[in-house]
Amino acid sequence: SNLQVSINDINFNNPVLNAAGVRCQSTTELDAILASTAGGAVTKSATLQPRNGNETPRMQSLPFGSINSMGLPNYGFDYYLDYVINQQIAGNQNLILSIAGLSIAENLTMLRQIQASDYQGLVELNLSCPNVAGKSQVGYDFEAVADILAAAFTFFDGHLGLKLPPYFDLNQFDELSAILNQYPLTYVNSINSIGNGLAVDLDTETVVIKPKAGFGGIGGDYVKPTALANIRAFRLRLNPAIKIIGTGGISSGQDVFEHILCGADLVQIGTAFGPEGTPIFERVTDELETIMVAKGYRSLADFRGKLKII
Ligand SMILES: O=C(O)c1[nH]c(=O)[nH]c(=O)c1I
Repeated sequence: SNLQVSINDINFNNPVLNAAGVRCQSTTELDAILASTAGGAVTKSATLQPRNGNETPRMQSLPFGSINSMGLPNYGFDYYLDYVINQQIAGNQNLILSIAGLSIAENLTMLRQIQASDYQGLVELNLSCPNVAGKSQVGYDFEAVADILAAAFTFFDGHLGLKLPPYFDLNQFDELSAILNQYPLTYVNSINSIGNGLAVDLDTETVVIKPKAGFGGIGGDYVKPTALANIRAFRLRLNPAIKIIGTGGISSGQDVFEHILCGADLVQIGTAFGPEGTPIFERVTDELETIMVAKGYRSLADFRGKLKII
């Protein structure tokens, strides 16, 4: 079967990438993703300056997923811009440069530097980091989202995607989609972790991560129903020109199939990529192909967005 996808003339051999944040902070980790079956690689969300991030323990695996409050540890914007440009020079177009400035001004500064560079690939503006103490997620402030997009598109003409937090109210999908449809966005990526969850250790009767008194973003199996709902809701509301990347709760070919059935063009794996490593990409794409063959689908377009109601 044909697993190929094109996003604005950028061709992917298969739709399965890593999600920003997991095993993608160093060039070594990013090289390993590109050397694997993954359809492409996403960089750890960058801030203008390097950051150490929050105190440890800041990520724990849970029975059905993960909880994290990493606090945006990264080697700084220049490190990642250099990497994606070097990959572009080497002929690789399947990179996504993720940025997560701590202010609208910092995001615009990074976008201006990208605009001034030779980078032609996808850019993911992360508006949904839940783990910087004192900072609420821009994605939950619709006026701030509108402000940043209005400012960005006065100068930025690259391929801009937005990484959004999960929404849980249908009126939010209506209101935010009306804003997003006003801009030439390349894609929306739903979802980021479900912010400020809590996990408890029965033996010690403590929380399991140190930052923010134990509150952190939830990922993995726990979040798939929310991810599928967000992908479906945005697909039904956004201009077809705005593609969708599905993230959240993927650890099998079936999960990928479900994300694409709900409308995803690409998908990203975060939590499950952590313990399994790069072999997950071959396993999941093989499982997807098996499902497609069993159902008689020859390409992703045969079933993308074709979820039926009953
Ligand atoms: O704590 C983090 O670094 C982090 N953790 C997440 O779960 N999502 C994010 O977007 C980020 I930037």
